[in-house]
Amino acid sequence: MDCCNQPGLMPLEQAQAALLSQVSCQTRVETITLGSALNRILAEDIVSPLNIPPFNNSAMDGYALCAEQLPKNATLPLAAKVLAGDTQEYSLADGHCVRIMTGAPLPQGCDTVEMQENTQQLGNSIVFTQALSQGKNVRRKGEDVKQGDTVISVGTKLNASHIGLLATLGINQLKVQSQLKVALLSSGDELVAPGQPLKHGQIYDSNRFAIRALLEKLPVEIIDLGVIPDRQARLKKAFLEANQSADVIISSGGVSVGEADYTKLVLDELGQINLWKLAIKPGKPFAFGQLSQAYFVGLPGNPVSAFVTFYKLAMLVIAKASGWNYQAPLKLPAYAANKLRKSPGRTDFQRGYAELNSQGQLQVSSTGKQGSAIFTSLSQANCFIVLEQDRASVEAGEQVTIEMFAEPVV
Ligand SMILES: Nc1nc2c(c(=O)[nH]1)N[C@H]1C(S)=C(S)[C@@H](COP(=O)(O)OP(=O)(O)OC[C@H]3O[C@@H](n4cnc5c(N)ncnc54)[C@H](O)[C@@H]3O)O[C@H]1N2
Ligand code: MOO
Repeated sequence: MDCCNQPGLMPLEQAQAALLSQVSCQTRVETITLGSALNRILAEDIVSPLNIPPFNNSAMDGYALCAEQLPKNATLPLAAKVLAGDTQEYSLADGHCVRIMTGAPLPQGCDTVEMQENTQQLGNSIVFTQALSQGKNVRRKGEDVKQGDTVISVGTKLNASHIGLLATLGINQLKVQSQLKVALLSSGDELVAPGQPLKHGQIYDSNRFAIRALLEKLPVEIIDLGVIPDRQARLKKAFLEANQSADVIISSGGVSVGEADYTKLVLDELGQINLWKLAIKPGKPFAFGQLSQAYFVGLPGNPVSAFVTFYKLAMLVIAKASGWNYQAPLKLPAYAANKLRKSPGRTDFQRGYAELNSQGQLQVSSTGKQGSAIFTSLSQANCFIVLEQDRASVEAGEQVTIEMFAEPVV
């Protein structure tokens, strides 16, 4: 057993369940227009006000006709032409056909469209050179969506395909959750903002930028409080300010047992905070609690630990607090392409790259050194390799579970 594999660590699932049981929705419902709906959380079920398509129409450029009992090589006089956008309703004269374009409304009496490549024009008549298949190339009214169908559920985070569907339905106003206010800060005397010169002993503040980048893909308003030095008074002032302005405070650093770790001390004065030691690697120390107004999420300082705990835990807080029906990322079985070193005791979220091998099997390779402060292997990864708590090192060729990166990582 190494230093980090003490008994009594809290399994991730237990921590996730505890978070979810303590958090409730903090947002209110507001009405917005479609143009600003991307990534917002839907606050109502979307019930279709119309059939899609709204009318029978052609899927091809060609000729519309009534195909019942027509032989191959049937020749029909051409009666009219309908284009996409024609608003006048047209009825087919018996024994005729109609020139029709893709998307144009199917005339009354037609049941089939033949694509123009399977026809020949003879004067003012059309010869249908192939056997006709009744109903072909017709997009039927309501075949995609029926009026009254629920097409998107409350709690959905709207992506590009949802936006397209809402536009298809003609919906321009919708109810969404207001944006959750998330305050973000880094703590540590050693931290310097990128762009500034570094003195010996100092490092750049990467957590605030990485976590901010993750938050920017979510429907939240970010309050960036910068770097707070490890001084009790400064931390207290920052947390007081954050508690007044935000629904959720996310800090990184200061949640383990070091002498300068004042976070717990300060927060205990402002609310109820629990320091957990989680059975995951990276990301063992983690804090969660409630101040008088805001939830507090304390990520560990090591950069990959902060990233992983944001992804596996802070995301759940943000989702629940903003009324988002968040779905956990996709897990898949994959073959390890190389040896993966691990000690039993914690669930590892190693960083990997998954792809199909030459036999078409999903395999995953480690992206390199797996230390909690090694950001390069995270930057090259497209998934986590999840190695269960009791598992020891994995040999090449063994099966493992991978978790593909999902929003907000990609
Ligand atoms: N005696 C023990 N020491 C440590 C333990 C432990 O259980 N007992 N746990 C280790 C683990 S695991 C982690 S993770 C870290 C977490 O510590 P803190 O959350 O208290 O974080 P700090 O001590 O402030 O910093 C840790 C590390 O990360 C760097 N850091 C901090 N903030 C940032 C930032 N914004 N950007 C980039 N890098 C950052 C900091 O310089 C330290 O190197 O504790 C272990 N120790
Ligand atoms: O859990 Mo720490 O996050 O191993 O470095």
